[in-house]
Amino acid sequence: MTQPARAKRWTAHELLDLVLDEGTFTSWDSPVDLSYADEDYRAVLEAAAAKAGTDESVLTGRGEVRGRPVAVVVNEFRFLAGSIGRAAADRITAAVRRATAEGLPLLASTSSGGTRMQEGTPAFVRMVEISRALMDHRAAGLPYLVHLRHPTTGGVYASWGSLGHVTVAEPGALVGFLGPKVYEGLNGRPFRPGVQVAENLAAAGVIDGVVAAEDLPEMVDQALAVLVDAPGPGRLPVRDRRPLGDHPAWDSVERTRRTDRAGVRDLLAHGAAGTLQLRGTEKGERDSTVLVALTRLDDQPCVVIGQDRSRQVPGHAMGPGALREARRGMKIAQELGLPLVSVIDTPGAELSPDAEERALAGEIARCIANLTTMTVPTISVILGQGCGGGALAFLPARTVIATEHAWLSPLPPEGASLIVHGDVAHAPEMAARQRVRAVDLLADGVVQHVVPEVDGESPRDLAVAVAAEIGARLRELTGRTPVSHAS
Ligand SMILES: CC(C)(COP(=O)(O)OP(=O)(O)OC[C@H]1O[C@@H](n2cnc3c(N)ncnc32)[C@H](O)[C@@H]1OP(=O)(O)O)[C@@H](O)C(=O)NCCC(=O)NCCSC(=O)CC(=O)O
Repeated sequence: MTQPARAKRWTAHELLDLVLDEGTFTSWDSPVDLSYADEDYRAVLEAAAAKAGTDESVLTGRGEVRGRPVAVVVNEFRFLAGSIGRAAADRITAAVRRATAEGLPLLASTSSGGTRMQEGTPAFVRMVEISRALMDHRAAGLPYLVHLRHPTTGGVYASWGSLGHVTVAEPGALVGFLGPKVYEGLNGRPFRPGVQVAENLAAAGVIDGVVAAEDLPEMVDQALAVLVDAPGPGRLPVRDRRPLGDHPAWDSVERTRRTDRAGVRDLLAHGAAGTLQLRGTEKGERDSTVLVALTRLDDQPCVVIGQDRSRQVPGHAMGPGALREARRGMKIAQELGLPLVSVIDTPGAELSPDAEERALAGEIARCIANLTTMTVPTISVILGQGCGGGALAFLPARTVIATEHAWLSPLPPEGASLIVHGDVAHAPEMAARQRVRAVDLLADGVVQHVVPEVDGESPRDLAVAVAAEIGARLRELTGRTPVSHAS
């Protein structure tokens, strides 16, 4: 991988000016108490302050991003490489605690060589207190957004740089646990190039994406529109109910396998606004067959986890990593009190030795377990194919919606045919016998609402109808504008 172009190095003040609305910043920082430092070290700190134009390696305070109040913690690299000594650590912890007490979302922007070497262990162990404060902040249901600037290393990356709900890094930023020079010095050979780079970490599922500082206000605005703002009234028209047709199950199976059928991307494109996609498990796994997004579906803030049929192509089925990404979405929804919408559209989960060794069955079970124990409003939508355990993993929501031609079966009808008849020729018959159709699911109480389909309609029209139904049901579940109609 060639080194991507690197952004300019922003100072902490420049970053605050760039990200916060003009004139809204108020510092929370008290003057640094240097009494813990001996004379020599005091001189070092004073020289660092003179060079950096800041009194420590972090600035904290409150401001507004596009009119929304936020607490901010920003690293200044020019102050001893943004390293964290005792005073800086205590300043960060105090700011996090104050943000929690004031109910503010928190934005951190890092750029650091990690723990300050001049201070050693007393500074090092303070990363724990920062982390404890952040976990209390999250436990209070408050958002934490992280922006990793060039370079972010060591204990900063391994504590407050990696505990966000959403984490992005600057283009080309060096982001790594051990600094490359230190690695080379200790090991006598250079660290492999291209690894500790924002773009690589995004591709590997460690961070959500690469966002330039100039684009950070837009990203924060998008995130907070979902994580903080109230739901709106909704505007999409809910499709009128009509008696459901008695279509052959196989007809529905074939319709949902067409490439021009509406998928989760259509749902977000035509039924949602301000979608911010999260990528990866944060733990080094990325599988694009499931899409996780913060969004406003028909003006209802929610987390969407959606099985993306367009990415489930031969050779790339929905694997355990995709289900772990989905569980990350569930966790964020539960933690921040947001409704969760799960979209089912899968020809089946990955059947492979690799998937077995990476706990596919366990991940299906844990998805089911998570969904059945969530206390925020949950809606699942069977949009098209609902095949096997991979579909069941997304099913158990408070309210279940299906489109008229959606279906749910224990495995592909061809598989059922093979088991029972020893061939795939009886698949249409098996589909009919297994009560897989939306109309059957409704009669059997598996789904509560069916969105009627119109023959020949565009993916956009179906997507809008589904989004309208989700919006109406979300308003119902969140206690706004109760909607009732007989399916
Ligand atoms: C961050 C960097 C990639 C930046 O590289 P650059 O080439 O831009 O800058 P540089 O190396 O010249 O550094 C600028 C100045 O900051 C100093 N400097 C860098 N890191 C420092 C640190 N952690 N504490 C104190 N000073 C530090 C350098 O000595 C140098 O001083 P001068 O200007 O006087 O020459 C590199 O400095 C680096 O690899 N730092 C160490 C990263 C790391 O491994 N941290 C782990 C620390 S232990 C830790 O954090 C705990 C944990 O791991 O959990």
